[in-house]
Amino acid sequence: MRHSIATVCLSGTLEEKLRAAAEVGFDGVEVFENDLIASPLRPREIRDLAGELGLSIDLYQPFRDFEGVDGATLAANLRRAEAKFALMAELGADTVLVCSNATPAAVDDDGLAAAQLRLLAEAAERYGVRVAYEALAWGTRVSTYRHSWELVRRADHPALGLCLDSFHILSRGDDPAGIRDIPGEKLFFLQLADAPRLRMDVLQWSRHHRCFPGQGGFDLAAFTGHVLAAGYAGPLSLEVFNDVFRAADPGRTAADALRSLTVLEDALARRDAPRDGRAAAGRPSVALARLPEPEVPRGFGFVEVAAPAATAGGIRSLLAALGFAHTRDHRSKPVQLWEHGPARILLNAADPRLGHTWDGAASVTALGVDLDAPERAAARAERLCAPVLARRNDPSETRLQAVAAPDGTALFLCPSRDGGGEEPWLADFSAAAVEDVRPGGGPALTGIDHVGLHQPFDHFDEASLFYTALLGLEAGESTELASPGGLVRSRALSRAGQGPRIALNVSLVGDGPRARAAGGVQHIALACDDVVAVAEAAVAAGLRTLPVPDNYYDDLAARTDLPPHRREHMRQLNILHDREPGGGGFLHFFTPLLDGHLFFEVVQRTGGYTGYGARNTPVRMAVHRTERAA
Ligand SMILES: O=C(O)c1ccc(O)c(O)c1
Ligand SMILES: [Mg+2]
Repeated sequence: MRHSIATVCLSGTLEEKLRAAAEVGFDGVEVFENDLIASPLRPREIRDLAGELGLSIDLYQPFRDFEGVDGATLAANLRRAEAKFALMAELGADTVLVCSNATPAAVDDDGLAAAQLRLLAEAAERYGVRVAYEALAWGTRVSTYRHSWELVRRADHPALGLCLDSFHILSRGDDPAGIRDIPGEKLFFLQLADAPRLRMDVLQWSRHHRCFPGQGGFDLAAFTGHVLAAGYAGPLSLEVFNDVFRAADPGRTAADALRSLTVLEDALARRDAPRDGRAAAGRPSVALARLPEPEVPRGFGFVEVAAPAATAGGIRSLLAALGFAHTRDHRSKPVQLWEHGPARILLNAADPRLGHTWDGAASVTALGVDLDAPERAAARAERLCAPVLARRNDPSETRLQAVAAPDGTALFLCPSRDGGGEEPWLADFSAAAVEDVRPGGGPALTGIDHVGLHQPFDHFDEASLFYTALLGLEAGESTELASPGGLVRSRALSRAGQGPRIALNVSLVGDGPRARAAGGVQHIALACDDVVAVAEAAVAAGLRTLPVPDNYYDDLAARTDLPPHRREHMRQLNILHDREPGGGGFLHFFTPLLDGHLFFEVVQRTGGYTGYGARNTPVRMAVHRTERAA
């Protein structure tokens, strides 16, 4: 299908927006009137520029408050409309979006509104223009797609049809299945937007919080499926009013936007694929592009931590206390492999050849995910515009494909072990120098439970779509946590019962030092079956667990029926606790911060606990803040 984007989605001048959309491969744009009015380019010059860039102008928008008005206003509105139709001829746009009247004066008279829309369509026809009528969720009289369709049906003019906008329909909780009953030729345009599920005024929700499909809480695949089943064959067009995207780099936003449509189209192709070789009833006639199959990784093959020399020693001691052994060294890079059972950490002494960004503080710089078909994952990543990282491998080394996530973390697509052998990438590591080997051992860790990654403010939604689309994960609801330095938004990416878990965090005070203080840290959470035993052994081996205030344990006594001696033991070891209504439990402890930026956590899940101990996060943040200040 053709892919379009409204200029309102992107930051910059109209020219910058057009260039960004074309650069990533959009086919067309919706030109937002304010962008045109503020542009030094005349409509003809905009048309020529779009033409040179290979973009069609699929929609001119929005024309407001036309219908349901008194006679004098109607005359003025028709005059205004004709001026826009003439402009559209210059611009080379043949469809105008007319949104339902949102003024208090709008008259409650369907017959009148339909007759006036018919007059508008007659005028439009003389200019070769089509009118796409859109019900705004906050329209004074017309706020549902059924009502807008009723008016279009009554007006009965070939130059008048509907614009469907997923936000206006899904935000109100309307059932989109009724769209199937509208004749396809009357669906002139489709605008797609997702949004987080918020309880707030719908106009504010729409103007500030829309996001690209797959980033919010709406089922855009089901919605779009209904529209295609009705026979719509126009472009899939994004119309996303979002405070962050408006200010972010337009090239990145455009890539993020196109990725969202690629994933959506793939989802549509999959739900549409005939299971028994025969076409299903109501199948759309448009061709839908498919992506290579997604594969949920088996888990983390490794997590790589880069650390300056001053911090690397502390990380080595910490890993050793947690029972990790330094088992191997990379053959050509200053990278150590530390292992404890299936948990593997690569400790990188700041290899300057790494292709990704690194700011010099101890941090997670790469994730390795175990895949049965890494080549297919790489092909999928390429189709999703994931930036491929060039790695200067020695010819003898395993060629691992890596892509850069939006926050600069390198994501390595690692072949999993074939039939009981070891993972091929381990061949790049020699045995460690004997005198350097730490014995390891102690109570078992069972793997890497999750990785917590702090995101730059502009890239939070982009990152959640990137990781979920690439790795076949699902994004949970965003939650907000109050750290002493400001609010932190958190979103978990996982797949029930399998694969790696990633927790994305973003500071709502923006980027910079304040953000870091407000929770801009990263962490690696290690899984185990007996967190008390791990904590005891680690403390005996010299680890200092992050101290938890006594007030926390008073509260724990009040809210749980844990026996006092267990609680006291937890207090001594600084183990925290959470419980889910379904019976799942969570016990965990943290380490102090390394370099002010990175910490480790050890977690024990019981009874199918699915969370991340979020209720305890503000406590952890407060203690880290105190320690940072000390
Ligand atoms: O918020 C608005 O005014 C507005 C304008 C045009 C649209 O297509 C829309 O969905 C909303
Ligand atoms: Mg719209």
